[in-house]
Amino acid sequence: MVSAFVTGAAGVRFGAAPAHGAPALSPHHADAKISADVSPVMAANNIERPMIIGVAADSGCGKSTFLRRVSGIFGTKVSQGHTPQGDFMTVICLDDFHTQDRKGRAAAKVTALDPAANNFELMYQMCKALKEGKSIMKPIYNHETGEIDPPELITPNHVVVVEGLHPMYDARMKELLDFTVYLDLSDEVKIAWKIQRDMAERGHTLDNILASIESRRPDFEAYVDPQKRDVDMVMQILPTNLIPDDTEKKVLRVRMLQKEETAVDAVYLYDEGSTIDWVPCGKKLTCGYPGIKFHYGPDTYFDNEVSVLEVDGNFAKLEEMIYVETHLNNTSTKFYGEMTQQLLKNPNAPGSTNGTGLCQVLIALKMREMYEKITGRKVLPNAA
Ligand SMILES: Nc1ncnc2c1ncn2[C@@H]1O[C@H](COP(=O)(O)OP(=O)(O)OP(=O)(O)O)[C@@H](O)[C@H]1O
Ligand SMILES: O=C(CO)[C@H](O)[C@H](O)COP(=O)(O)O
Repeated sequence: MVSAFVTGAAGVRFGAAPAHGAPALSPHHADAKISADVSPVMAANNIERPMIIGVAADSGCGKSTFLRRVSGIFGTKVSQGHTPQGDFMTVICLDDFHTQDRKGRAAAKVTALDPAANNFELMYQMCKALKEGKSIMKPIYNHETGEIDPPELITPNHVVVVEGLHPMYDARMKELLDFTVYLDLSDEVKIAWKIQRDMAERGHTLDNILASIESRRPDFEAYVDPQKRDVDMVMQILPTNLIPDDTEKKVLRVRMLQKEETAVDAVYLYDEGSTIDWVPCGKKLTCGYPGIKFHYGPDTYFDNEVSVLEVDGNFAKLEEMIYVETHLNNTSTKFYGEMTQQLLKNPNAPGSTNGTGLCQVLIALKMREMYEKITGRKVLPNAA
């Protein structure tokens, strides 16, 4: 049940044009609403305090793939509608806050990455409302038609993930977020993933894809990429160092950076704070070509002290990940083998056999630990 909705909470007119002087907003932004009262869903679902997580990356960098892994760890089944809403977790795509449809952006010559093409006021008001336990009627950006559709109802949830191009761009938005993650793909890997998806699933030509990446680059570098400088965790996905002049970009080197200041302890290999290179291939870990190499150690990332866990190469047998798990500490698992079990649950998910899958699981486990810290509640391990 939805109680009274108000438009323009805190005196904000959602339909007003953004300060940057970009063209007028879609009328559907003026239709956006925030409930005046705390939603009855809060009591009905025993939600004490919604946790808001921000996941930022460029388009096609694996946000949805990663968040499917997070849903698995939180043991939430999510609906298949525009916005995945589950019994525990909701995933809001921030593209829904684009101010104009595709044609409008083309006419105004702005990319979707330009802050002027996004309604940060509405984004902030709506995330704040969800954190306060209020329901919202949020606009929808329809990627199939390129149009902005009428608003949909989103109710608060135990965990609300906001994913997209700019979750941490706006200072007030960033302040609302309880945990922040940035997926940082090198150009080579980004191009390889985008080509594979956009040609297979979206009917784009190779030239199209390369032109789109180039045209987005200045705004990506100006507005999206800088968000990585101060987040709780970064997953860097790079070409392997194990194959000289690798052209296929199928073997990946993945670095998980965890800010030391974060409320949850950093994962470490063997000995906390040491610098360690580990080549585990041998009797306990089967390695095909080109092998596997781990690195762990402290580092500085922009202004933050971080610890880095790096995995280069592919795992041949997922069940042997228990050997790797034995040597990792502070993983936030609830029982010995949980990390391996999570990997085995989705053996065919993209990245399962390399560092991306491993780091997806480790970051998701940190999110769960953060949820438990914030709420004082326990989440049962999801063995399903
Ligand atoms: N770890 C991975 N290893 C290999 N391929 C991957 C990995 N993660 C994602 N991909 C592939 O990259 C493509 C983009 O992934 P995904 O849809 O998750 O990205 P996204 O950031 O949600 O994209 P968008 O914002 O454009 O919707 C997909 O084809 C997916 O299969
Ligand atoms: O960056 C993007 C997604 O994160 C999209 O490019 C943006 O949402 C605009 O959509 P479209 O390209 O379908 O017009």
